[in-house]
Amino acid sequence: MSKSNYDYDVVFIGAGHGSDGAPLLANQGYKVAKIEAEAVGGTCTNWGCNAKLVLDGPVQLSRTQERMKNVVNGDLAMNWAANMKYKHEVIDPLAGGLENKFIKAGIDVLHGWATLKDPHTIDIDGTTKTADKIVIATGLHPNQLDIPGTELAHNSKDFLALDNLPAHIVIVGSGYIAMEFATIANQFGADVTVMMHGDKALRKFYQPFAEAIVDDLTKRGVKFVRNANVSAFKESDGKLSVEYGDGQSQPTDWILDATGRVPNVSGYGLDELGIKYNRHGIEVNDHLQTNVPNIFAAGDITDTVYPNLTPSATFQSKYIARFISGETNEPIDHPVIPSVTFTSPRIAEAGVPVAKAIDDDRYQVVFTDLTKDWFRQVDHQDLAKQALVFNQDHRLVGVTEMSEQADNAIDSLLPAIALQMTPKQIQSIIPLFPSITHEVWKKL
Ligand SMILES: Cc1cc2nc3c(=O)[nH]c(=O)nc-3n(C[C@H](O)[C@H](O)[C@H](O)COP(=O)(O)OP(=O)(O)OC[C@H]3O[C@@H](n4cnc5c(N)ncnc54)[C@H](O)[C@@H]3O)c2cc1C
Ligand SMILES: NC(=O)c1ccc[n+]([C@@H]2O[C@H](COP(=O)([O-])OP(=O)(O)OC[C@H]3O[C@@H](n4cnc5c(N)ncnc54)[C@H](O)[C@@H]3O)[C@@H](O)[C@H]2O)c1
Repeated sequence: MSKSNYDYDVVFIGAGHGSDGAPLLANQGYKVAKIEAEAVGGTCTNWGCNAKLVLDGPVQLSRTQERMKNVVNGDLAMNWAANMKYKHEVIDPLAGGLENKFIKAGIDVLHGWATLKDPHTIDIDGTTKTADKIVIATGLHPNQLDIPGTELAHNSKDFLALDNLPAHIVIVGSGYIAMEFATIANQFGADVTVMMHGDKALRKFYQPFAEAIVDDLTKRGVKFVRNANVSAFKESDGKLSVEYGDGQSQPTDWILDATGRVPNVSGYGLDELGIKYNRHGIEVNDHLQTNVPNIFAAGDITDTVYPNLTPSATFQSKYIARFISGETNEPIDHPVIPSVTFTSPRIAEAGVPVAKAIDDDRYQVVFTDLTKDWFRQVDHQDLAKQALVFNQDHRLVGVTEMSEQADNAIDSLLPAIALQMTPKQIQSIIPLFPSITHEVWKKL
């Protein structure tokens, strides 16, 4: 039963996390569909977060063994092909599993390329469906450098499907994907060269921590070329090379272009309908409506202050569902959204960044060398630092951590930051002992 005179009350274009609001609407009796051109679950599920973490698992194990090398003896043999096979076993069924879950929840999953025909009509590979409201959740695609030979380079999706690991890999870029994949490829035995655009890696994170990761990877044999000025990719006699700098050339077996991701704004009717977008994505108001009011946008495709991460996409999509159902009329909130780079050690942060707080009288930044903490010494961590950012009432407003448990440490501190807990409230939290939560909360 529909609540409107259209085929659907709400249609989501794209079935990634930007469509996570669909079940909320279906539960309330709205007739809902998701349209997906590739795999249900989108980037994160199929060729992003989840797939990457399966490749990271053995990296964590071998790094732990390396740190305990005098205690746990023997060499660990890393088997890329076996791990990739396992990745397929774990990740490939997810899309079908999600689709079944959505169908059980009463959501129609329509496969094909969606094209907007008018504000209420969508073509799906020749079939027409109408909808009262439409949510565009079409995400991003990998940037391809505009240089000669660009077609010789691969993207993150290709890396996450490599049956065999090439002996030498050049990675262009030094952001999230470059640093995570350099860590994985290096630990599995590839010779890796990272071509940096400028002189900063992981520029969104506190630089002394990011530099410590660069130093550590350098000691492990990764070559970093700063200000590389990559000018061309070449193939000659079946051999690849990357041209860079002042006429230098780096021979290689495989090239990863990790120079960012760009919004999917072409080929589905945005221009024809006059929906406004820019190079960062679709423009939305604080109800996530586009300039065509019954058409919303959620997730990576939006031009907002939210980081292009899975939790942002889910949060935005659920907000749209609540706005459409009338549960809220308020503008979308801006909660604390944490982020982490899955290097080893990881760097994670939430709230006010250290670089912003450090020269600002309104904040106090407390640095700790975590390698002195007995709890971190349990697994022999020798690269672990933390920066807590407090406001003038001594409430925690931000944290950045570099350690093997940084992701869990930051997650555990989120309530203190998000709820602006007072010192008294913090004292009323009793974490179990010993635990990462106990270790990080005792410093507040
Ligand atoms: C390698 C990699 C690792 C990542 N790791 C993390 C991580 O560890 N943590 C994290 O929080 N984030 C991570 N991200 C980011 C995360 O994947 C995205 O933020 C998230 O997927 C955004 O969800 P979305 O629904 O907006 O877009 P997507 O997940 O990209 O979904 C968009 C969907 O729309 C479909 N589509 C596009 N156009 C059409 C059309 N016209 N018709 C029908 N379907 C269409 C696409 O096929 C796609 O499935 C990673 C990204 C990458 C690339
Ligand atoms: N752990 C995570 O949460 C995670 C992991 C992977 C990806 N992601 C998401 O995916 C997005 C894309 O990842 P990414 O690593 O491709 O992007 P990024 O923005 O993190 O890094 C892009 C890199 O490319 C470089 N670059 C930009 N233009 C260039 C040029 N013309 N020549 C050479 N280098 C250039 C930049 O200096 C930067 O180092 C991220 O922004 C993030 O939203 C998140």
